[in-house]
Amino acid sequence: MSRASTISIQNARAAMPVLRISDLVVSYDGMPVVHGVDLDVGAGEVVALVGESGSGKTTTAQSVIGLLPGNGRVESGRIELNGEDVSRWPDRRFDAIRCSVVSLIPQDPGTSLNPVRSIGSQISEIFRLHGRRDRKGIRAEVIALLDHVGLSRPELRYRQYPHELSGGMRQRVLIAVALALKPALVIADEPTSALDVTVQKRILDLIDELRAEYGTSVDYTRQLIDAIPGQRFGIAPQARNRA
Ligand SMILES: Nc1ncnc2c1ncn2[C@@H]1O[C@H](COP(=O)(O)OP(=O)(O)OP(=O)(O)O)[C@@H](O)[C@H]1O
Repeated sequence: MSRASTISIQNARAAMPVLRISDLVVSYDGMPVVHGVDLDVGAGEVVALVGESGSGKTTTAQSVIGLLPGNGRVESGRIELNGEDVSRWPDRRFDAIRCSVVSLIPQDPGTSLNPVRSIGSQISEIFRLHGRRDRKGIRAEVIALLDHVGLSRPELRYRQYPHELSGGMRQRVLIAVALALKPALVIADEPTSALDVTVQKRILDLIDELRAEYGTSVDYTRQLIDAIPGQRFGIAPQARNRA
């Protein structure tokens, strides 16, 4: 593992990984904050990235999906998605693979949706950005997707705006966004930390059910403290010991 980072990785090297990170160093304004991370995620596998606050979990995730802030830079190492090294790709090049190969379920459903666009139009756009043109077909698929992530009355949800949904419902919408194009890898960046505890388990169960159904790999990031009771994340033994 890394020299200074406190991120913990649970898994062994996979034979045919969907994601392979090797000796990754990422900096902000020239200051390294991720120090040599190695990580594999195999097809259909769930991997937890565990570490203290500020240890670089989100930065690692952002590097994989090409969403590092402007002052962030991959200094060295490799990030291979389905065998292709994307670590030096400019952000624009990621547009072709975001959602279709790798997608992100963000931390805060409150700020991750556009408040002035309906739920239906936000999800439909993903299909359009990836070349689909049949409006009716897209609409039907989006409604089926909303139903699939457990939202009641999906036709109504299609027309509604984010402020008309609860936090848990908005997170289900973001899961629908992340899974719309059946990507090989979904990165879930503390996907339940902004939700109240009664909703958290239902959302985690939903992600796991959909992972099993779609055969998608999931890479969770999780704060060490949150992960203590979280055997379901497959916490690395050393992380449990430290906890
Ligand atoms: N845009 C930025 N500019 C400068 N430094 C940043 C920026 N974003 C993050 N950092 C710094 O990079 C380090 C890693 O942050 P990161 O958000 O990746 O950690 P994390 O492990 O995801 O933390 P948390 O669990 O609290 O979300 C921290 O020291 C943070 O202050």
